[in-house]
Amino acid sequence: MLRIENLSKRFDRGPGHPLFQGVNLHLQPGESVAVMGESGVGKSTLLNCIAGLESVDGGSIRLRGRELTTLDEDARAMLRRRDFGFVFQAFHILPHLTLAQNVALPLWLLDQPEADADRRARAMLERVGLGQRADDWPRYLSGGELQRVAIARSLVHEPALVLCDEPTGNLDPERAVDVLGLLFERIRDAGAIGILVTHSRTAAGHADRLLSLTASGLRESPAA
Ligand SMILES: Nc1ncnc2c1ncn2[C@@H]1O[C@H](COP(=O)(O)OP(=O)(O)OP(=O)(O)O)[C@@H](O)[C@H]1O
Repeated sequence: MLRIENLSKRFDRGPGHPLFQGVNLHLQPGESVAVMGESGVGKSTLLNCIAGLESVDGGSIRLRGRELTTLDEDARAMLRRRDFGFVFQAFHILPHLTLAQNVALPLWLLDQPEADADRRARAMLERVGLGQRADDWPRYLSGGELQRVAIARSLVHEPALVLCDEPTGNLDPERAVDVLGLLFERIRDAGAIGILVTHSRTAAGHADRLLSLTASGLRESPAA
């Protein structure tokens, strides 16, 4: 369970008023939301606050009952490795590692035994339809395939929360639909919580709920 209560964020420069305040969000395992909103309203900043990459100025973020806003830097880094998965617009697949090695990366960082990490990475690649390509190099893959590898990598360590920032921004519309369908299906299967930031109503339509971020909080939006 993720509970965000009355979250606020301000940057030191500028007019001094908060970028956003009064942000509340309650999500259960297996549930996903899309967050839309005007450019510059703070959608990526909100994801960064949840990930502990930005400090917050008020409010609370609790994951499985644990308060995240007061953790020190080491604890936040550990939490990101163990409990978070990330999918970004740029796929961030490492070119000098095979697909299986790319997907195994989060498990290596958690000191999982190599054989176990390899087995789980291959099983995850199977689940995104790339099981036959596990030993290929990324340079032979299309954009849509690379993002499927990134999805496998975001879920391989069974995170509680998957944060996705414009994950299909680099894909053509047809591939985007396939990739989003797969992303949300895998998030639901894994019982993870998914938060998607996007400008695309089509992308947002794949999530269970659609929210709009404003300076005074998150509002429910009608479905796409
Ligand atoms: N580290 C920072 N220091 C100061 N200002 C920042 C910092 N990071 C972001 N901002 C500002 O905060 C505002 C919100 O940025 P953010 O990227 O979160 O918006 P967004 O809603 O994701 O925008 P977009 O939809 O265009 O990607 C912007 O005006 C941005 O310039």
